[in-house]
Amino acid sequence: MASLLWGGDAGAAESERLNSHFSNLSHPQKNLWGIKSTAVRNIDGSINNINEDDEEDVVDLAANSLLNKLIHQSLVESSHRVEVLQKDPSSPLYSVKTFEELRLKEELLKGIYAMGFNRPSKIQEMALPMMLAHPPQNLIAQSQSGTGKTAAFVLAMLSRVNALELFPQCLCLAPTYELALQTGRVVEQMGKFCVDVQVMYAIRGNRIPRGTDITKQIIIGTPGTVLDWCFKLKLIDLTKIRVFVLDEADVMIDTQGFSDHSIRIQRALPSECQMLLFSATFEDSVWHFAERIIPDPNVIKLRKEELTLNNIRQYYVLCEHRKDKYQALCNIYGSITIGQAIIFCQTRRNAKWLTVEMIQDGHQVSLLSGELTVEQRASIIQRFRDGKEKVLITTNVCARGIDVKQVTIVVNFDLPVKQGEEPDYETYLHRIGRTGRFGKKGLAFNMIEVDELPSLMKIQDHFNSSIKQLNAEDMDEIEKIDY
Ligand SMILES: Nc1ncnc2c1ncn2[C@@H]1O[C@H](COP(=O)(O)OP(=O)(O)OP(=O)(O)O)[C@@H](O)[C@H]1O
Repeated sequence: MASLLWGGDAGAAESERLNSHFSNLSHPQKNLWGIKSTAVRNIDGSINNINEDDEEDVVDLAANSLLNKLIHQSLVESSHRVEVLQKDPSSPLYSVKTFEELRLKEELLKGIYAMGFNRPSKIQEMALPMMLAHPPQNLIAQSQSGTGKTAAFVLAMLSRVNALELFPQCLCLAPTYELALQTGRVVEQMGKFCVDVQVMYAIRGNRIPRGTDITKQIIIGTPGTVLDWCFKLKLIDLTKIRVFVLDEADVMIDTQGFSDHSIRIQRALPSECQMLLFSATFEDSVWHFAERIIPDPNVIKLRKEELTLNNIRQYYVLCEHRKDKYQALCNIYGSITIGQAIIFCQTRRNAKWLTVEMIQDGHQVSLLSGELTVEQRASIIQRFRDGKEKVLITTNVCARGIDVKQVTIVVNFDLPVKQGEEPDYETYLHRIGRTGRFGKKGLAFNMIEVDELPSLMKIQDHFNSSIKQLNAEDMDEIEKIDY
């Protein structure tokens, strides 16, 4: 399996996007953490000084998706049943328990086993028979990150490709070029033994002269560039596409212009082309988009594990100021044996300050904030998972989707609030909640100043769960916490 990789300069429009992902190569000017001004290198090499420490980290959907991909090295299990809605309810619905049952090409089966997959994941059990059926069926599938969607559609693309025909046959749209590359890697891994199948990336910067005869069978790209390749440069003949995949639909609709681009591409596909859409979440907006773009779909959904506060004992400590919060944290830290803890701060400035304080006091701490590249974030999370650091200090950039099972203590160094000081209930739940299924006990400490007390009380009422006050100077009381 070979691939033509992206090389060359980024175009002007895309360089903004590239900037947003790579500009995170930040170079603090004085020391590692405690500074105001951060020098950020742009893609063109110029340096910007920015002052963003007081800002909250914005959760970027595409970056989060990429992070999830990087940190999921195995399947995320679910205790829910897969819900299936068939376009033709009278046709038999079957699921498979083994990959052999799918009657795949030998070299594809070898590729799957070489990736260490023994049997289909929950969503794959239902989705693969539909995706590989003859005649091809369209599918909309929703399940959380890490449940095996990418592997499923890659398998569908590889199984439908005719390696002897040297033109684009499968087209996959992804919201960013990094996500496109990740999918491409899965194609390369799974297609390792399909030696004549090749993948090519339609992403800005990969400049192919007009009228070039593309011989690769699988094209993965971002909607804008794919649109150009199809209509302006005439590189892809959409009438010959057999499988069209729209991945990360929720991120796609969040990016301006991408839904329209995708729809324009889809409209030019032949009616017999198989159309597949995947999304990790399924709000109404995603659903409307999915219905517009996928004709006569089968629908598969796998519900996410619900987060609950039931197994979490929650405390709050009333503090006067930041230093006081830190002292309280130290007292707690010194009194109970903490395995691993995550501490959430609302701004980068607070997170940096706390990191410096803790390092100076000799703790093994790492800092995860939005100014790091996604790759750097993934590596910090991995180190933390491996137990190399005991404490992870972070901003909201890490509030969702990052599941470190061995963490049993979460500290809200700052309460999550929305603009206008309204508590951010959802973020609170994501920070400290656990899935009922894993049900491990946990402890949560909220360090609050007096003016935050009303917000805390609202949180308590909202979840109908008690948050007890703790006197952080009373070591005996802290030691009594059963943990
Ligand atoms: N049948 C399987 N058996 C074992 N591992 C699997 C199987 N299918 C996928 N995986 C692995 O599980 C992880 C998540 O799979 P995959 O990336 O396909 O999920 P996803 O739902 O597309 O999530 P994301 O959108 O975050 O990539 C990957 O490391 C993948 O290699």
